[in-house]
Amino acid sequence: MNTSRLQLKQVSKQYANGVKALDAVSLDIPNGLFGLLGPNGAGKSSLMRTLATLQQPDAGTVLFDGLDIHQHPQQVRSQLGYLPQDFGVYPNISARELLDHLAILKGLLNKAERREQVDALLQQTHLYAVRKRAVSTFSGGMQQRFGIAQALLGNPQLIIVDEPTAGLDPEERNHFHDLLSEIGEEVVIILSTHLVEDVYELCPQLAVMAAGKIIAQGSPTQLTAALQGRVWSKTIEKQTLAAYQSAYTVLSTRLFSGKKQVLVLADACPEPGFEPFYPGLEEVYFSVLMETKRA
Ligand SMILES: Nc1ncnc2c1ncn2[C@@H]1O[C@H](COP(=O)(O)OP(=O)(O)OP(=O)(O)O)[C@@H](O)[C@H]1O
Repeated sequence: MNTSRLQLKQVSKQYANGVKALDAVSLDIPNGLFGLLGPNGAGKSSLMRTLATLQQPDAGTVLFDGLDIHQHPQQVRSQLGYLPQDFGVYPNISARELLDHLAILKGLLNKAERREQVDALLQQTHLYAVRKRAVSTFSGGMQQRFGIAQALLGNPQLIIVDEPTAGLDPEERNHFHDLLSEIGEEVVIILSTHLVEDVYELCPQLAVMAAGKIIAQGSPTQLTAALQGRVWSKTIEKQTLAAYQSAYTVLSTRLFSGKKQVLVLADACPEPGFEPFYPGLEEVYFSVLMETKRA
């Protein structure tokens, strides 16, 4: 059930300016939603473009269902749906016409079948009622749903969605999450994001990326379990924060009724007054990023 369909083996990419965007990335990705989490500049878009066969790695291989995607890009593209990070320029034509046009580009040449699929996707993405409106007049959330509709044309087996919720308000983000979770479990969906909530709510498996490397991977439960017993919380006066920051590895701070709650990473209770804190994915994310920076 959990067999890997997409295998990345030691994938590396260095740009002409010397930036090593991908540094020996290896991942095994099964069907379902897979989250790729990382801060800006981590290399997520570089990895997404590589998986979408838009750029070649300098080294390493990517296999989808056993096929080397860079040796057989056409075969992979016919099974691929891609929503890039900057899918932002829309001509002034209606959603239905634009989707129909993109469907032709994707090789859906039979007019009746194409119309059927276009309308079904407009329904699925809750855009059917506005199908005659120009996509350029859509809200950010509607445009991203349109982006998913175009990525789903041709029933792809591999769907790549790069930072789809950036700039969406919480309601639009929820709506978009629902849509992603309804796509189905028999395809691979890779969701790249810098938002822990996106991954936490949606992805049974995830990897964290920083400076071109995979620095953690597993299920949210596995990753949080590994941090169990190492996160400590204390409510302190705001003015003492700097002292805590220099004495301990502070994972995060929150304002709490005018006081600060600090979360500290430590193998044992750092000092009296600290309480054990049950870590979530956010603490996992901050702790692996910190441990990577210190390494
Ligand atoms: N075409 C390019 N030429 C040179 N450097 C690049 C190119 N594309 C990306 N980079 C650099 O590679 C690194 C990784 O960028 P990438 O866009 O893949 O990261 P990211 O995790 O998607 O971040 P963001 O969310 O900010 O896009 C960054 O340092 C970026 O400046």
